[in-house]
Amino acid sequence: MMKLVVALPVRSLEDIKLVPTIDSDLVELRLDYLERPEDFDPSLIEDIKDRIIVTVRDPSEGGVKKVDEDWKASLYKKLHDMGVLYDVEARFLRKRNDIPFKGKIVSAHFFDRVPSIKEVEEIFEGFEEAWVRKIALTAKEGYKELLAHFARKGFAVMSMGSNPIERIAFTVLGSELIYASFDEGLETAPGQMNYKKVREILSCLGLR
Ligand SMILES: O=C1C[C@@](O)(C(=O)O)C[C@@H](O)[C@@H]1O
Repeated sequence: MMKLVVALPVRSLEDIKLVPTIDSDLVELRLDYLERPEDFDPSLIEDIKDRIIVTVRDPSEGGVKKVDEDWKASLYKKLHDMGVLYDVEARFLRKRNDIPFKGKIVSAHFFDRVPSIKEVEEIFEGFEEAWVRKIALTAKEGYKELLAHFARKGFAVMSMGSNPIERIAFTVLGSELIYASFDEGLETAPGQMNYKKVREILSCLGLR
């Protein structure tokens, strides 16, 4: 069942208190927006852990703050032990063999080019036990065909920089997740639509 995800740039630990006010299926906490992501304490999300996705995005894939990779790995292991959903890059998993990914989101982001189907298949090889495999792709020549191919395979797919309405279309094509913004100016990637607008359109389509 497709899920609406609000991507929240966490600029202060106080922002985490917004989660209960957001009417979506999931809220992604983008911890890489914190001045010091290492200040994050997992106990802060104990009461909301069933509604969130924790993401510490690497700057090479659109993240803001660079963090120590051992710290990131240890955080994800702690979250795994807590039963918290997180989003980890396939490339980061490939570099390490100590981060559980079964039942989690494994992602790949392309901001400057459209990869081949073969390249994407190789990136995700071995991560079939993820809850969702996710591709975010810049809207350059060939992006629609590639995203449609993987949407039909059960991936979550999204185009970055094209008309935000396309994300609705990819949901209809089978994308497992649709990412939206919390508010204007708080987008965590180009091409996000405000989540209230997405919710309205999806309900018109009978998808929510
Ligand atoms: O990977 C994704 C998808 C995304 O990049 C998007 O295009 O909406 C937004 C990110 O916050 C999230 O981690």
